[in-house]
Amino acid sequence: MKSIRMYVRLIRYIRPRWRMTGLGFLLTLICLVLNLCQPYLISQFIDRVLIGRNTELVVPILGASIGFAAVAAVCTVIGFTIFRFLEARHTLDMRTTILRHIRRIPLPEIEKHGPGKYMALMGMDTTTTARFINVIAVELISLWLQMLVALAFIFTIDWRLGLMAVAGIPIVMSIPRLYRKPIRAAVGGLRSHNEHIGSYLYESIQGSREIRAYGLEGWEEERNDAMYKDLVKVSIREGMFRQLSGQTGSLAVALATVLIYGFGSGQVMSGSFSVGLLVASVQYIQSVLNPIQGMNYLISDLIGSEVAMGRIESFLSTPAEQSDAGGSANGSAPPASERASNLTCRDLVVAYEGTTILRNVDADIREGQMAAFVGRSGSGKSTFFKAVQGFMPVQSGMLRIGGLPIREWPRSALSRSISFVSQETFLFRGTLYENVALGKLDASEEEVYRALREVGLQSFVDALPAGIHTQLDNQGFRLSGGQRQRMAIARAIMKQPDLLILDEPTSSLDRHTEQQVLDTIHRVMRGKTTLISTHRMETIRAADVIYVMEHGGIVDSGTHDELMSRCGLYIDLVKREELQERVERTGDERLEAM
Ligand SMILES: Nc1ncnc2c1ncn2[C@@H]1O[C@H](COP(=O)(O)OP(=O)(O)OP(=O)(O)O)[C@@H](O)[C@H]1O
Repeated sequence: MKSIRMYVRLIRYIRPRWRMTGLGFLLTLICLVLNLCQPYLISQFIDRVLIGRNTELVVPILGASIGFAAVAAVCTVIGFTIFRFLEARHTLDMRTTILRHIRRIPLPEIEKHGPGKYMALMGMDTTTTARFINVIAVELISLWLQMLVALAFIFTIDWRLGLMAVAGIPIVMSIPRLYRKPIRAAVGGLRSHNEHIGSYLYESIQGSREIRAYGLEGWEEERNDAMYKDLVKVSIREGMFRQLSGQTGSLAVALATVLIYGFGSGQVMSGSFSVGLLVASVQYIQSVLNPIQGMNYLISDLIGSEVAMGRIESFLSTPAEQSDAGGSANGSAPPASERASNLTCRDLVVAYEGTTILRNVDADIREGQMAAFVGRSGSGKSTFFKAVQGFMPVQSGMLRIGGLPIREWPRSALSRSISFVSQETFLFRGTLYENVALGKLDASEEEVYRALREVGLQSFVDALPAGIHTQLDNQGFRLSGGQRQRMAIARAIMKQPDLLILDEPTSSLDRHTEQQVLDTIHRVMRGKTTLISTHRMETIRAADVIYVMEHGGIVDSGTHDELMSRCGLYIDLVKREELQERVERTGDERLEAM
């Protein structure tokens, strides 16, 4: 039942191009009928030309045979091209559907699984499913059609032969059932292995620096070997059962052929059957049983497709994130008066999969304020920012942005109003210009250049031969950490957001550049709201309000002076940061003196 539903769901990919699919099938059918006319023409050639000595029939029969073969060949080429095109389109359509869903499910869900699962879904699972629709299913349908048309031919020759063919069908058809279970287990195993291997390979490449720096090449190879050892086992099992299923079917067809020859020879000797009809009958019987036998070989592909379709369906049924799942979500804009420029939390609790991460958070951040969030590592600062962006589900309490509860903000409106710079900068393949313009897709070169100037990247960009049109390879690996962070800040300010969230945005910058960047942020965000998590005391001191976090909650809030007069945890943090800054400064001074 479940797998029937899965097949029915495929219709949504076929429907938009059903005419083309129909044409493909029509051509397949024409080709099939023409090919099945060939044994009949051969039987006529044997009986009427070779035995009956009707030489005037040589040209018409052989001409028809060649003509049918030529038309069938043209139909095959056109049909094949159509199904190839559809296969590519369906793969793309499925990838788009999956990508859209990836953008709707909770962010922690993606972070939990890592890239392997999504690479397997977007890669192998979509290509397998598209191949199923346009190759395997087409093949299965044409095998069935071939079988039915061949049966019709046999019955017109001799009804007893027809009955013999019909009797053979269930025997050959029952063979795949013998192997279905082990093949399904092996195919499922292959898929999950490939998913794990995808994740490991991704890690191996991403972690290249760590692997070399720690001399982990041996460990990496052992890990690799262990992974492939299991893969080899399931791969052998899958191949073995696929062959067993196919070969058992071949044996059954060979047996049926022998029986037909036995029966047919008797008929020929008794004079009720011609030699030509016997030859044609054997070919037609094979045309009935071979397709079923072909299905036995396809069983593994069929099960593989079911596994891939099942994985896609199960992923597409993952619930969407909160802000997209309810309320006025799904693209409609909040009232025009609502801007993401102030923020209120009352008793906010954020939990994910049973773990409470933020507890009873109270905060009031007004328009134009710069609010700093400080606290030890793991105190919940990043999670709070994620909750404000709608990436963490609110379990209880209240989180309002611009007067609207977060869940009533459509994702698109939140994305438009909030800019974000994280500790790890993500740059995309493309030029410097394209990466910064992601903050404002219709930005002019001048606007991008201005943003880069504001974050202090002007001289760097000017020194590049292609300037802002310099291509960034693999996440801009040639840029320093500081340059990457400044790119991210330039991208964030391009958007001119109502709310700017900066999670350790200047951790890779030296003191001078940091000051320059923070001045830019202050200037650009004047009158707008900024949330920042940073260790730099100068920025913290300058904040309008400081929230001190510990164990996922806010223990105190106020200005620097207020907190210095009453909050032990804040005093501790300040002492530590000042000591750290003094050490850095002394180091700098020593370096300068050298
Ligand atoms: N999806 C999640 N599921 C379960 N626990 C989580 C999840 N995300 C974060 N945590 C936990 O919540 C706590 C707060 O993490 P968070 O990243 O918000 O801290 P932080 O204050 O930003 O730390 P840092 O300054 O080191 O970046 C940590 O203990 C972390 O392990």
